[in-house]
Amino acid sequence: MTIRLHAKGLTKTFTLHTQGGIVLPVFKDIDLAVKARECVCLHGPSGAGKSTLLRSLYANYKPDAGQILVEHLGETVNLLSAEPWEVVEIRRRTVGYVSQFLRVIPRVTALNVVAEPAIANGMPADEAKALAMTLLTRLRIPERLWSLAPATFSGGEQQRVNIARGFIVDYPILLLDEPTASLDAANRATVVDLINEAKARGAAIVGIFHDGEVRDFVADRLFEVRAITAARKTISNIEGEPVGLSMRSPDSIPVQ
Ligand SMILES: Nc1ncnc2c1ncn2[C@@H]1O[C@H](COP(=O)(O)OP(=O)(O)OP(=O)(O)O)[C@@H](O)[C@H]1O
Repeated sequence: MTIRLHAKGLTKTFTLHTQGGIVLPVFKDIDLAVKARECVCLHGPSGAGKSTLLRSLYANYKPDAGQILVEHLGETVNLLSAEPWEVVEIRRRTVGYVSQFLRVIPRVTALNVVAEPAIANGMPADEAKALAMTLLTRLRIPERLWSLAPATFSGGEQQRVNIARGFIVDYPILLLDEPTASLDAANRATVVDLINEAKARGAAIVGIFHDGEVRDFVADRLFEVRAITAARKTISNIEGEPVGLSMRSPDSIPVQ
């Protein structure tokens, strides 16, 4: 199966310039390959670096070393050495990211917030809006809210608008940061369906899912992100088969 996303030798350190230049190593030499139709769940204790890794995979954070190879329009591109315009293109067409919180844009209606990535990706506006309506309906956003800006929406409503926005484009690679954190059971089930539909169409997915039930429904394997002392660690995947994790040289990662 095609590898769509391959992070190689990723190392990330934060330097706290406003706090005496303290250097905070987060992860070192991470190797993670994700195939089409696969959902990998980043796993590990709070503070281990899951969000930092996910943000790095979207080029929101710049790792100190390594490569993030993505299959973009039939070519392999290293996101870390890509020009800024190329990163914008890769985000527009290839890598989608659903954060926990919606970045609210004043005066833009929920319908347009959702339709915008599809329009930017070349879909005619009418078609994009029809698809946005379908997603908003599936995610139980009442129709009376569609023409309002989401600034006043509840946390869960904002999260669902964000999910609709993240799933409106058939991105080959999807990064999901706790997409069900503020949702009720019915909407969690819808998000599980959306993730499994994305896998079925061939998406490679990396996600953080704190909800164990959601994780069991969507994740094909876990990728452990944590301070470990063994040179190489093996954990079980959801089906119970051993999965070799290739998070190498973890010795210098401090226990947090
Ligand atoms: N922008 C930042 N600047 C400095 N340090 C940061 C920054 N973001 C994260 N960190 C630090 O990096 C470490 C990893 O944080 P991260 O949010 O990635 O962990 P996490 O595994 O996602 O945790 P949680 O499960 O609690 O969300 C933490 O020690 C955190 O303090």
